[in-house]
Amino acid sequence: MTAPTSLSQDELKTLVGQAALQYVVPGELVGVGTGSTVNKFIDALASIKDTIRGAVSSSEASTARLKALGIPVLDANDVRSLSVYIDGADEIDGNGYMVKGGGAALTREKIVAALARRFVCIADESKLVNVLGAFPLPVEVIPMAAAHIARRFESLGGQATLRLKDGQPLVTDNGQHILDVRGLTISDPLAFETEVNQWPGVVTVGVFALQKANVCLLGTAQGVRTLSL
Ligand SMILES: O=C[C@H](O)[C@H](O)[C@H](O)COP(=O)(O)O
Repeated sequence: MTAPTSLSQDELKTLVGQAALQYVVPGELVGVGTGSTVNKFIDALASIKDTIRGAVSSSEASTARLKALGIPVLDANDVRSLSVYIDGADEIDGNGYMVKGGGAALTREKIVAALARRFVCIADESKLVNVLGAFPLPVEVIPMAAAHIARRFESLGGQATLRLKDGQPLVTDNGQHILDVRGLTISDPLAFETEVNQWPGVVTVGVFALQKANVCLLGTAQGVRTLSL
C-alpha cells in the first residue's frame, strides 16, 4: 500500500487500522485493544463484522465502540484462546517490546493479549524507538501503594506522577490508579517488566515484553511497513 507524503498522523492510523483486517480470521473471535489507532481498526472491522464471531475487548471504551457498530463482544472468561490480538502502542522497539497504557487500559490489554496466539501492533511511525522510556511509563497501581511505588521508581532514576482526570486521580476500568514515570531508560524490557510486576501494589507495568508484538504494521509516509518481530 502506498501513501502520499502528506498524510497526517490520523490518516496513518486509519491506514494501519485498515491493514490489520488481513490478520482477522473469518469465523473466529478477534482480540481488540484500546486507543485512537485501535478505534480506526474497530471502524474497519465493522465492514467485515458478518464474517467474524465477535470480539474480546480490552476496555470499556473499546467495548462501547464495538457494540455501537454492531460487533458482538464476549467476556474474556468465556474464551479459551484467540488467534489474534490487535492493539496500538505508545512506543515499540525493533524486538516488538512495547510501552503501553497511555489510554489507561494496560492491564486488560495484557489479559486479552495473553489469550492470543499472535499480537499485531498497529502504530504510526512516530511510535518506533530504539530504546523504550521516552514516553512516560504508565503503571497501574493499587491506590494505597502509589506513594511507596513512586519512591521505588525514584530509586531507579524515574519521576512518577499520579495521572489526573478533571483534577482528580484517574480511576481505571479496574477501579485503580495510574502512575506515569518519566526519566527511565528501559534497556532490558524483559527484566524490567519482571521486576516491577513483583512490587507490592503494582497491578501491571506498561512494559509489554513477556507479551511482545509478533508483527507491527507501521504507518509511514511511504505506506504501511510490516515488521515481523
Ligand atoms: O492504554 C492504552 C493503550 O495501551 C494504547 O494502545 C496506547 O496508549 C496507544 O494509543 P494510541 O493508538 O491512541 O496512540
